[in-house]
Amino acid sequence: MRVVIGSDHAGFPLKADVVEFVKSLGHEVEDVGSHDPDPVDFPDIARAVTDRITSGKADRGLLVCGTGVGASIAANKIRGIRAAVCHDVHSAHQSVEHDDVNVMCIGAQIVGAWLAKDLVGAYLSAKFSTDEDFRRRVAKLADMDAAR
Ligand SMILES: O=C(CO)[C@H](O)[C@H](O)[C@H](O)COP(=O)(O)O
Repeated sequence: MRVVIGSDHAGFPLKADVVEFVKSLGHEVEDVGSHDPDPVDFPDIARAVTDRITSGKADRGLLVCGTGVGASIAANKIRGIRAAVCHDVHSAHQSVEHDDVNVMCIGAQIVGAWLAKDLVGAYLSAKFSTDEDFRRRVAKLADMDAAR
């Protein structure tokens, strides 16, 4: 899978662990920054990550900010993006299985590296269910997305 990863300054230290972990799982990784600890606005990084997905250059995205909240708000402004903050393993896989989430956001001020790896592993190994209920609900999300 092609995975695009970005962080702001608050997520920068944790991003390094996430990038290495995703590579160790055998995925292709694109790190769109931040590449140093200087302050950067999370909407700019969210846009860089979501651009790769909406243009078809990446399959899934990961965003790391302080809480994951700002990054998820920003990512969800982009048509075609279904972003969620996931700080528990159940949400990390069910968000994909039921909701076809394509950008998972985590907060470096909330979770440590070990839990982050569990979350990322669960997210990347999950697949969108073929169950018609979940497909119908996500199609309704797409309708809402198209209508805005
Ligand atoms: O968590 C965040 C947004 O939801 C950001 O990563 C920042 O941590 C937060 O906005 C605080 O900003 P600061 O410039 O790091 O004080």
